[in-house]
Amino acid sequence: MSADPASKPQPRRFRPAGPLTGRVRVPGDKSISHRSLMFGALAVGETRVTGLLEGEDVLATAAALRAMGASIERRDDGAWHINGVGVGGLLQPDGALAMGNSGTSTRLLMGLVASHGICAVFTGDASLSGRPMGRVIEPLSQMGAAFEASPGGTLPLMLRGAHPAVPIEYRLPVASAQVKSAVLLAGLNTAGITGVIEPVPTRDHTERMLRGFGAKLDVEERDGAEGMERVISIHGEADLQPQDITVPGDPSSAAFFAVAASVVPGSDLIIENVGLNPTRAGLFEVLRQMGGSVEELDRREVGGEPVADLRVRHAALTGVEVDPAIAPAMIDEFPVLFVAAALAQGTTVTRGLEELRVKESDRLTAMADALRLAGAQVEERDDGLVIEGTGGDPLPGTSTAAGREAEITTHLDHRIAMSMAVAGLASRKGVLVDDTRPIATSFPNFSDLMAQAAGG
Ligand SMILES: O=C(O)C1=C[C@@H](OP(=O)(O)O)[C@@H](O)[C@H](O)C1
Ligand SMILES: C=C(OP(=O)(O)O)C(=O)O
Repeated sequence: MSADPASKPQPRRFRPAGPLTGRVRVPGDKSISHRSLMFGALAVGETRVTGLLEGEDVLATAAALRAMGASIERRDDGAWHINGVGVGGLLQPDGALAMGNSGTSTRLLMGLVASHGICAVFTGDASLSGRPMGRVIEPLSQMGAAFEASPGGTLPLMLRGAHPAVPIEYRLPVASAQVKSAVLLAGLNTAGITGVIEPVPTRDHTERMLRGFGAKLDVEERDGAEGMERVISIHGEADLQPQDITVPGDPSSAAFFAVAASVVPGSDLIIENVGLNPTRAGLFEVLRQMGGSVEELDRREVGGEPVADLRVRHAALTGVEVDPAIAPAMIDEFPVLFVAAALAQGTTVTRGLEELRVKESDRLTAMADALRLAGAQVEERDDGLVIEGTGGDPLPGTSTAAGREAEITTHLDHRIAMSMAVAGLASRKGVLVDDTRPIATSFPNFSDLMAQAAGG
């Protein structure tokens, strides 16, 4: 969280609530917002973005791009205007680039800097400074960039970009859209063709949007050792054309409302304008497999992405075995899925989720601890959680032990805070969360919207 480190933690008790009803509109997609600013900053001319997520992570991206020469301003009507420097035109920043809590800002911007002849220092908060950057240092070094990182390949680090950089073909060792994007973005300013082989599909916003900005990008699907793999090739020294972008609502933010409406009896909620790119929509699919009532209304296209309004009604959920193949399409939604599982009938088993251990927190341990504190039955395994649900009864909630109320530790992780807020709505005594400040990284108006939907 990039909020003033001197500010105090803001604990909050999330209390049991009445049904969620009416309509809510969640803020813009975080992944698309970061990319809108970055690609706008590399286009020559003015890009206009409406619906940009104004969360701390995206604002960290904006500040870094300004420090490297782009002009980025928000007008009174809420639209963002970006005047780019052109591919190859990023300037040497004067000071360190402060990335706050944001893995996406850090890894994608490292990709951009890697093929420019400039040097940048990246810093982050305590959470981000513990996250692995070796996964981008490795391919970007192959392209010629030089690094001085903290031991273990973490922030703070210094990156000296290479110009000219060397095109590579890189097979992703982890299913990560951030690593894929870092290499493709470095490829933008590299003569020749830079390729990424993706054995498991991950979110494809970089590919869709780079094409939209006029880059030449090819995607080939072929049989690979682990099944169908994708080879994504970017033709370097691209010219990007400025665009008008409308950012759809973030499915990762909608997920909290979809689970809340599913588990709070009597709920019937419409969540408007939700992005449903198939590489992102896994949670809604799993909720349906559990017996959830998630209906798509008015399916349409916004900014080149499929979008619909979701009508979510309370339903009796049943535990499921979640297919690990769907994990990349709901990677940020597992914390809140675990809450749904804790309230379902029977057992939910999740596997193949090692990546959750290197997010803003170790989300397997953080959620196992948090849900147990709220009274759920959870077994933590190396690669997932096994959760025995209550069968629809509310969770007990956090309680006073030995004169002191147990509180959930969020570990500077917005998704832990919001997931346990949802658990609080479906609990008997409420759930006390130690710090709600991290929520501002991705969903600044979360609490207000939740209060609105739950009738105050
Ligand atoms: O590319 C992106 O915008 C993101 C990719 C995912 O990270 P990984 O690539 O590390 O899986 C996701 O968890 C993150 O919230 C956003
Ligand atoms: C993992 C996340 O973001 P990032 O990697 O950008 O910090 C997230 O938003 O859940």
